[in-house]
Amino acid sequence: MLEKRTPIPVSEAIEKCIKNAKEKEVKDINYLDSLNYVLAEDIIATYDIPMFNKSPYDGFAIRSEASAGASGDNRVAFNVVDHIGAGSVSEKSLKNNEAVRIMTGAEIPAGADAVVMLEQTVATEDGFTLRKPFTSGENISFQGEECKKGDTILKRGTFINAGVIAVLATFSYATVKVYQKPSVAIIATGSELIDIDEELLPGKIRNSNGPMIMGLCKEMNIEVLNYHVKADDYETLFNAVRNAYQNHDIVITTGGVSVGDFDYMPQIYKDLTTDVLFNKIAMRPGSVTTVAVKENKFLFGLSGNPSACYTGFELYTRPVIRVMLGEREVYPTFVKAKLSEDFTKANPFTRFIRADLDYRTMTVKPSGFNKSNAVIAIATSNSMIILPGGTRGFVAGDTVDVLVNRLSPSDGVPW
Ligand SMILES: Nc1nc2c(c(=O)[nH]1)N[C@H]1C(S)=C(S)[C@@H](COP(=O)(O)OP(=O)(O)OC[C@H]3O[C@@H](n4cnc5c(N)ncnc54)[C@H](O)[C@@H]3O)O[C@H]1N2
Ligand code: MOO
Ligand SMILES: [Mg+2]
Repeated sequence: MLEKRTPIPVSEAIEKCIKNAKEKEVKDINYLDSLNYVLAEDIIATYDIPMFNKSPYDGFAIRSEASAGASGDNRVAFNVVDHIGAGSVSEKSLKNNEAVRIMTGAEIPAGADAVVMLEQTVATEDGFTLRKPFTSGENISFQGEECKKGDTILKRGTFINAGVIAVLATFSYATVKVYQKPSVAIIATGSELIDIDEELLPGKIRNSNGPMIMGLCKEMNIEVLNYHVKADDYETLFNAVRNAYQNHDIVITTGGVSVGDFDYMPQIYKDLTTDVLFNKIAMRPGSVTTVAVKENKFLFGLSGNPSACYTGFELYTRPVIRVMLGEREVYPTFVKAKLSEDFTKANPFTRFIRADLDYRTMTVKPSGFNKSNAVIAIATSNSMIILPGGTRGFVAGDTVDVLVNRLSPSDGVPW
């Protein structure tokens, strides 16, 4: 008997996925290898930054009171009593009109409370003269002005970018705690599928979903084990999915999730897990996307149609991977943009359209032929237009929500 599937809203399906996912275990990692992981500990300042009062310029450290009354007609002279570069510390303690020649980054000597830039001075035999008074603290980078020892600098859950690596280096976190990455398996199902190097016989098509999913995971720096293509046969598929599910945190299958006679995935998911979160979503494409979970191990039954497969990954798989990676913010990036073309089809379900977002003008249009079985428009897209269910066509100039995948580089400098 044909089981009736009840569609749930996209937002509810995303929430169900996120709610059922947990971050992976914590491990220690060398800070240089931690890029693209997520911090599993707060990073605490181990000292003040700057660590000492320092000069932000190449010039002279002076006592500001000695510069009082200086002007163009009344240049005040200073004697240079020491000369230090960054990394050296002066032993001198300044008195009256004494100055220390100092370089950017060097510690302010005792007695000094201002720095004169080299360009503001005129050299003399013993030192220099200047033509303006300085205030106490002028041109000094103060100890602790960026942060104080004990401050929480970065919170657990922060994605590790190159700036985070710089912070880890600054505070000598040679090893750092991160969340382990989930391991992912991909199985492309379908008796019609052949791999890239096999002969294209009548009725057969190339497996493009498997390599696409591998690419999407690699973009996230996630390793994927490729189980290649599997024919539509219950035993073959059940064994392949069970085997992958035993060995991976996430198993992604593509195809075989609809109501065809050879669509075995819904049954296999039921047989393998305790909780099928949903098997029908009020969206196009990808309405038959099926997700099941058991103890933080996920099965993503993505649709066989390439555009549906892609959309399912972006909406459901990517956020779950982000939760497992330990990220705090896991939802896709949404922006508003104006349609630059009409889109006249009605939208009984929420519609996702592979799209080209021009972020300079915040206008957006479909990135090509956009049916569920389209593959090229994925390649030419950087975003997806979202048209809410229950709406009729949209016209150029209408404001729409857009899910941003990747912004392209620009063709110039804007200033
Ligand atoms: N009676 C109904 N038929 C269909 C419905 C429905 O609601 N009632 N939904 C349609 C929709 S919408 C979609 S989407 C598809 C979903 O089908 P499956 O997820 O079961 O996928 P398959 O049947 O295996 O394949 C669909 C399509 O995609 C091609 N395909 C499959 N795998 C790959 C791959 N790895 N690389 C490239 N292309 C692939 C496959 O050859 C088919 O053409 O069901 C509709 N039918
Ligand atoms: O799942 Mo289908 O792609 O909704 O058109
Ligand atoms: Mg099918």
